[in-house]
Amino acid sequence: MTVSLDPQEAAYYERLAGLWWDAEGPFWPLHGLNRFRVGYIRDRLVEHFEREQGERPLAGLRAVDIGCGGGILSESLAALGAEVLGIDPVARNIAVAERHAEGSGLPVRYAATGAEALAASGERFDVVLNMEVVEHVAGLEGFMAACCALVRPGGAMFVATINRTPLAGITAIFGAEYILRWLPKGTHQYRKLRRPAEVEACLRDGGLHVAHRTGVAVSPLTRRFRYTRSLAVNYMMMAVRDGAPAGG
Ligand SMILES: C[S@@+](CC[C@H](N)C(=O)[O-])C[C@H]1O[C@@H](n2cnc3c(N)ncnc32)[C@H](O)[C@@H]1O
Repeated sequence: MTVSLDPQEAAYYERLAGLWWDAEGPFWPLHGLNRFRVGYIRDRLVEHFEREQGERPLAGLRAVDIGCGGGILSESLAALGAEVLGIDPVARNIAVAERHAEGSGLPVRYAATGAEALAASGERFDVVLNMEVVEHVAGLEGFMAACCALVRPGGAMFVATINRTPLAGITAIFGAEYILRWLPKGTHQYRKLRRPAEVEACLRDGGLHVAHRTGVAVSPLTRRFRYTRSLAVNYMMMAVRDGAPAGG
């Protein structure tokens, strides 16, 4: 059992799991965001591990995608050469992800488990992806401690989420769920949104330091994503654990 799995969230993802790969369905924002965030992750990793840009710049890096859902991000990182393990405590997500990877022929491994159990097993990774998950977990500190433990010395974690500000409440919840209807009502709860300082405190407690952070904005007209200096709504960060980057 994954202690940080909120039963309400589990029910939500069990219900919608069949729609992960419908690029026009309830997960379209993740599909829309994907190319953009993959560029961010690739560029930071190329710099950190001193790789050449190219078709498979992440070749050989061991990555775990925590809360991988249907595998949208896992597959993209595998296509760049990373050895990806996607994990999610919602079993239906993993069934969908496995089926999709068979069709796309990408060598992603999946497991229906949480960060806590994986960290306890002693596995460590060059790259930990923690994207759009922290706003769904029960107990941020325990979840983040497990995610941090999964980062090997010299490795990196990426976190992406929504800030807890009035502006985020108005745009990312009220606007996206009730006005634009981009997401099903109830996808996000204001009290579970996470401020950057809260995430960063967990990263520090876990022995990581933030190396890069950026805001992310989406146009309601074109649905295009772009970087912004403001972290007031959506934001992403990269944190690293000191040590020799063994995957480099
Ligand atoms: C918004 S989706 C993000 C999916 C994927 N990370 C992405 O960005 O494309 C949130 C995911 O977090 C998973 N999740 C919820 N609680 C979790 C927990 N405690 N530990 C790990 N994953 C969790 C859900 O099952 C769901 O797949």
